[in-house]
Amino acid sequence: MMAQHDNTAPGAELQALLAQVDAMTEAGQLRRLAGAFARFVASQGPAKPALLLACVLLSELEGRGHSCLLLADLAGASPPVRHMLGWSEEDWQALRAAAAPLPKTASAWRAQLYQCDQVWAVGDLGFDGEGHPLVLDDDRLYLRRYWRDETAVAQAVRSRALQLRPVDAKQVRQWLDILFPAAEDGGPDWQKAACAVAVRANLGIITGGPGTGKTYTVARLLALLFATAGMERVPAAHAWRDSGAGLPAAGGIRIALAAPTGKAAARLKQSIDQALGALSALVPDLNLPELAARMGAARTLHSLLGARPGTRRFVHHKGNPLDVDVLIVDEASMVHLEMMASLLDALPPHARLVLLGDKDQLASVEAGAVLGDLCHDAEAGGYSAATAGYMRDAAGIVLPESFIQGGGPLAQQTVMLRKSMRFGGPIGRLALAVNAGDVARVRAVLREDDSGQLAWLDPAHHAHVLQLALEGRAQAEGGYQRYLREMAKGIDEGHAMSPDTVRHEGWVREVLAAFESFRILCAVRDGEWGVSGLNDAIAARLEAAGLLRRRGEWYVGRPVMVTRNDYATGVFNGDIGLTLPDPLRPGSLRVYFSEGPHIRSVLATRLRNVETAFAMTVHKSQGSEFAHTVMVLPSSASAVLARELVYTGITRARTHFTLATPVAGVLDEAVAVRTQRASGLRGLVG
Ligand SMILES: Nc1ncnc2c1ncn2[C@@H]1O[C@H](COP(=O)(O)OP(=O)(O)OP(=O)(O)O)[C@@H](O)[C@H]1O
Repeated sequence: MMAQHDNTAPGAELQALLAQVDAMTEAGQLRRLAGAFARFVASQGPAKPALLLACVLLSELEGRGHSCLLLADLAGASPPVRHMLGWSEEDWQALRAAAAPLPKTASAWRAQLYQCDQVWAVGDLGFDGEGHPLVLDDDRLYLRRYWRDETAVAQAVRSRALQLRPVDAKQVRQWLDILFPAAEDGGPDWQKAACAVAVRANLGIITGGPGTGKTYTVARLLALLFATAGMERVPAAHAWRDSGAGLPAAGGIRIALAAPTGKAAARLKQSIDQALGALSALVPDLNLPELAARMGAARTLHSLLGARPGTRRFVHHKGNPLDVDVLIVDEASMVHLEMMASLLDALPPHARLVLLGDKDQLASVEAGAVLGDLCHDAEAGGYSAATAGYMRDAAGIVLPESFIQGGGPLAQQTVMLRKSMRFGGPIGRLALAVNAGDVARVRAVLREDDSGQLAWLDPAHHAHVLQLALEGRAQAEGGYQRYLREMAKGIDEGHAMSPDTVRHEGWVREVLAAFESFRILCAVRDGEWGVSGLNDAIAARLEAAGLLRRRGEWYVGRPVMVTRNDYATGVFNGDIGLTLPDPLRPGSLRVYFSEGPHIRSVLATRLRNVETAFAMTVHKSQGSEFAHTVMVLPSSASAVLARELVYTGITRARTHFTLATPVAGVLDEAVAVRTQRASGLRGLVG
């Protein structure tokens, strides 16, 4: 245990730095947490200004999604960390002067941090969870909690990837040949390969852009597991039961489906049910509808793990693991580090985990870029000769040499799907150009499209965006007037107040579907081109057109987004609903949420943490798709504006995409910049 420092007030040499930190906090450049954390660390032992500066930077980076501070990012007079935080040279120099003298190189930083009582260096004895708020792991400095989570995730995924199950490759091949008729283009059938590798270990990662068939593939994986269940040696407690019909019963495999949001979970269940339904004609003996029925609903990760309101703990953990044999997690790019650590902790060792997601999408809002880190070899393949041999035996796939480069254990269990079934057209080409960071191609695809699927408002004026919000555009008519007209029609025709629940629900479903067909997405929250500026302006425009009548906070037709989990009402951060009359209480309003085939509603006045959602951030749109998606970029560069954000916005569009740029140069800058999140996960998983 480290000696307790008796000074509660920071010493004189720290005062100048803390005063500068406070000034930057007042100016809105730092979170209050950063200064508070630095003071806490100073209260825990003798502290040098360099240590406190590292604390401030680490805390600030955590707020922007980084799980650690790379010491190399501290080196130099104007180090990379300044750019990562978007600070001016002037602010940085002021901080630097207040903390002087600072180490000049990464190794000098390491040597200085290593001397601090508050820092525990990996490899040293005497780690004290409470006593060491900071951890130094090689050339990375962590907040203790993130180091634990990152290490736990790395260890769990590595051991799951490394523990290969006994697989009868011949039998797997027979089933895969039935489930995947020969690929037409002659290249490797990556979907088939993904099933083959996922079946041989307790971890499978399937990544790919929208429409590349991730759910199509996982439905086939479930069918394969179902078909081959009897051939493995399984621990007695988890032995498969025989259906008596000569086939293993679904009852023997406990399958759970989950996703980070309710909407994504509902979509996953719907797509898997559809895919299994379509497959059953191909393999009638497998009784896939029974398998689908036994899977039950897909759940949010919070609900699967059993969130405990007001704490970070879950009901399920290593001591009380989930009762599952197979867990499928969709939209895994949205899963943050802490959640992934909790999920892996709660998963029994024998269970298979299959992660589905698009590695190129925006990472989670919270710290970590877990899927991106786990998939760092996915593009190149990185398969070993043994994996290539296994793919040949179990899937009949002969991998081109270029994919066989002997990557780490995780690469062996990761497959990237490369062909989009839905996005072959201009929207797909635009997404690919953005992903490649090819600004000229992005511009050309936008300018040269004559299909009407793409449109580029450049330069966009506010009036353009408001007009789009009202009625869409040529070849993509609709806008928000579509759902508002549907809503008004139902009110006039009496569906809205009908005591007949089937009639009422049918109408609600149509209004929600019309609302879901169009959305305005913003890159930023604040300002004229952000969510806050546009929401109000759009509502005013719709009101001026006679489509809305705003009466106070709640009004008929108000779309809202939930901003905090609320266990009492059962709504979760990111859920989107529409405000409509309550048929049972004239004069009252309810908010209706669509969850796949189901509709849920909550009395409007019971919802506390909501905001109007005519415009929402691209971040919050993850896991959703809209027939026509409009993406509005701000008029100047912003720290959040990067390639992943533009890509995520574009890939929310199912049939039509409109880009609005008040200043075209901002698009170029965004496409050129990649979001880099500091983390040690890549290195740790190998
Ligand atoms: N190999 C295939 N042959 C025929 N159709 C396919 C194939 N793969 C996928 N599809 C079809 O393409 C569509 C998209 O597939 P799917 O929904 O599985 O993609 P996804 O990657 O899960 O998409 P998203 O990221 O949007 O959830 C579906 O209609 C699916 O049936």
